[in-house]
This record gives sequence, structure tokens and C-alpha cells, in this order.
Amino acid sequence: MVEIQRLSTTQPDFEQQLRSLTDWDDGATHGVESAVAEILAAVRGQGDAALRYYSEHLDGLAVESVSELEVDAAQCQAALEGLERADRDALETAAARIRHYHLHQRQADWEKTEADGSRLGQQVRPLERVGIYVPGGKAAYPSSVLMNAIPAHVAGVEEIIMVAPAPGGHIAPMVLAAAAVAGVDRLFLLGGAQAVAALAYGTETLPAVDKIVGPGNAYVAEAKRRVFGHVGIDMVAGPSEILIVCDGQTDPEWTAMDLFSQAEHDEDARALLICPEARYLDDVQAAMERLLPDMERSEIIRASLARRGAMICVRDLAEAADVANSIAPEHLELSVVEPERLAASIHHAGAIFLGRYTPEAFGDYCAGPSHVLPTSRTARFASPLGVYDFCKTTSLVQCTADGAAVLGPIAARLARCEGLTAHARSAEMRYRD
Ligand SMILES: NC(=O)c1ccc[n+]([C@@H]2O[C@H](COP(=O)([O-])OP(=O)(O)OC[C@H]3O[C@@H](n4cnc5c(N)ncnc54)[C@H](O)[C@@H]3O)[C@@H](O)[C@H]2O)c1
Ligand SMILES: N[C@H](CO)Cc1c[nH]c[nH+]1
Ligand SMILES: [Zn+2]
Repeated sequence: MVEIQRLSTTQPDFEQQLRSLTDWDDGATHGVESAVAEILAAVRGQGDAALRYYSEHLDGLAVESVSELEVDAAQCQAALEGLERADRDALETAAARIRHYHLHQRQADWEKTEADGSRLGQQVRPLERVGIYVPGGKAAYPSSVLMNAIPAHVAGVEEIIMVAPAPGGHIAPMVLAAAAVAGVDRLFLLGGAQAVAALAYGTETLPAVDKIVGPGNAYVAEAKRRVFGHVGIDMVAGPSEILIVCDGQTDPEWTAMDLFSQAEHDEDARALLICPEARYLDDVQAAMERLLPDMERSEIIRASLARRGAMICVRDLAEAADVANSIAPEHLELSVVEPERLAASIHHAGAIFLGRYTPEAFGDYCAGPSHVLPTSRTARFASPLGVYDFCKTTSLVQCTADGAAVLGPIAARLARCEGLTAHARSAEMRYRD
């Protein structure tokens, strides 16, 4: 029996039940916080020695020197060349599609000239050195190498340093191959909070970076949250999520498998289905019962559906859109007859997959957009990882004497209101002279 909650918007405590499923779970990180604080302090204070300690104790990878954890470009290239032809083709085709999509996100410098000849503008520059975290505790993610590194490469980042754990010293050749395809400059077999600390503070062997991006488990997320400010981060990502809005006309097995596809990541992943047809929810439940026993990761799926899964009956698709907006999911599938119409009423989602022939799994691997997306309702204010995460803008202001005569009195007046006389006099000197 597949255990999954049934909810209905007609239940008086529906909102409360929904929140307990979808809200950011602060309680889940209590034990993690102190462990991460200790790891960060150790790596900051002791550098490589702490990295060696945590690698051995947390990932079962003992080395004499941290330099042994670096995989050079030749090894990554050899891994690429050692792939089966079909695997290599899939990897390279996905990479090409991801690159092509991200080329559209490049921002250009701009400049405008005022009537008095003054110039205003903005220049866009890539970050110099970034760290990308590629998770690898419970599964290997070559796709996450592409989804993190390619946007950075397209932005023109000078040096991309990748970290990925190698439990017991094992790293999937496909992960190394993906690093070669995506243009990673340096790769270290390090994971968890210790890898984030090394990237943030630098050690004898790893150089400090300007920004750290990429998903990971609770230890990685907490470490990124704590080093923010010292370095930039993309987001604090939680476990994977999928929300499917279905009109009841999609093959129930397709819907069941799409729910499984995110549930299989992690026991804490969230897989939700919304439909106006109660009978369809029964059909999907029956499909799950049929399909689950044959799934390789059935235990993880089962746990995740029981812990965080739900099937929600709504009055109609308009109400489904309201519920979807309040969930603000990482991935939203609109498995309905007119997905574009429904998409117009969606305001909060990391990525929207329109129509029955667009499973979220396409987005995970090869559609084009990065699969690093805001989770845990943060799509209310956050965006997918993109080229813009690897760039920063600088404002440009250049006044002529005529322009100074326009801005000077305004600035001086406002400065005196703030009691900042030096500001006022600095402005006045430009037009009184
Ligand atoms: N959003 C995305 O794009 C995306 C992509 C892929 C994976 N994911 C998610 O990333 C997560 C990956 O998690 P994972 O665990 O498989 O790999 P991970 O690489 O994030 O974490 C593994 C590391 O956690 C550390 N760790 C484990 N137990 C610890 C402990 N008790 N104390 C201190 N450190 C400890 C270890 O150092 C280990 O290297 C999953 O939740 C998955 O759903 C998200
Ligand atoms: N669904 C994950 C992001 O939430 C990304 C991923 C990688 N591989 C498979 N899926
Ligand atoms: Zn996935």
C-alpha cells in the first residue's frame, strides 16, 4: 500500500495542512546547524588538515595531502573518451542545448546620454572565480555539473572550481566527463560543509572563490547560508519538489511516474498532485501501487510520499492555480488540455512544464534551462540559476559641467536635510565654481 495524504480544499484546516507540507522546515536543520558551525570553524582555522580529517571521517576518503583530491583535466577528458558512445552523445547534446538556452540570458552593457551631455549607464562583468557544488552523497549527478557550470561558462567566469563528494573514493566517470564537457577548470573530490568552507575561505590547496552555487543536502545548504556575506551564494536550496496540476485526462501511470521522479531523489522530496476529479486521484493511487514495486529506489519513493507527498482535490482548475501559487513549487507540471491558459495565472514557480508531453524529467536533463531552481516556496522571490548569477553590474555616472548644474542643487539640498554638510559642499563646488 502506497501511503500518501489526501487533502481537499473543502476541508476547514486545508491551509494549515498544506503549510505543514510545504513550508521551509527550520526544525529539520537543528542538529545540522551545530555540526556545520563546527566544520566551518575547523576548515577556516586549520585549512587542509581539517579537510583531510572530514574527508576521511564523513566520506571515507583518506589522503596524505589535499592535492590528491584534485582530479586533473586529463583525467576528466579520459573519462569522457571512455564513455559509451550513446552516453557521450546524450551528455554532449544536453550540454549543447543548455548552452544554447543560456546564450539568451546574456546581458549587455548599456549607456544613455542626457540632454546636458552627461552619461548614465551600466556595465556587466563576469565573476572572476566561482565554486560549483555538485551533490554526490546518495546519487551521482552529471546533469548537475552541466546545469551549474554551463551558465557560469556562458557568463565568461574566468575560473570555475567544482567540488563533488566521492564516498569511499568513488566518483562516477560520467561526473568527470561532464566536467570536461562543461568547461570546469579545477575539480576537487570534496563534499558537504567542508567543501563549502574550503571554497569560501580558501585553504593551502584550494583557492577561495567569489561565489558558491549548486544544490546539496541539509549540510551543504546550511553551510552556504552561513558563509553568505563572506562570499556570494545562489540560493539556499531544499529538497527537490514537483507539483502536478492535472485535469484528469492524462494517463494515470504518466502522472504516477512523474511524482516518483522527484520522490526518488530523497526521503524529504515533495511530490504533490492537484486535480478537480476525485476519481482521477484514485486512478493515480492505483497506478502507484502497480508501478512502485518495480522501482529501483522504491524505499526512498515510499518514504518521501508518506512524509511529504499529497493528492489534493480542488473545485476547478482556477482553484488549482491559486493553490499552486500558494505552494510556489520548484517544478510545476500543467498536465491539462490548455496549459498556456493556465500558465497565465501562475505567478510563483521555479519552472513550468506545459502539457502532457512535457515531463519534468526533460527539464532535469536536457530541455535547456538550468535544473537548479528555488525550492520550499522561495519561488515567491527567487529565480532559476542563470547567467545573471555569474555576473555583476556596475553603475556608470559621468556629468558634464551643465549636468553638474542640474544635479548639484538637488544633491546639496537633500544633503543638508540629512545634516551631511560635506556632501552638500562637495555638490555645490561643482556648480558654484
Ligand atoms: N535542486 C537541484 O538541482 C538538485 C540536483 C541534484 C540533487 N539535489 C538534491 O541534493 C541533495 C543531495 O544530497 P546528498 O546527500 O545525496 O549529497 P550531498 O553531496 O549534498 O551531501 C553529501 C555530503 O554530506 C555530508 N554529510 C553527510 N552526513 C553528514 C553528517 N552526519 N555530518 C556532516 N556532514 C554530513 C558529507 O560530507 C557528504 O559529502 C538531495 O536532497 C537531492 O534531492 C538537488
Ligand atoms: N530534479 C533535480 C532538481 O530538483 C535535478 C535532477 C538531477 N538529476 C535528476 N534530477
Ligand atoms: Zn530530478
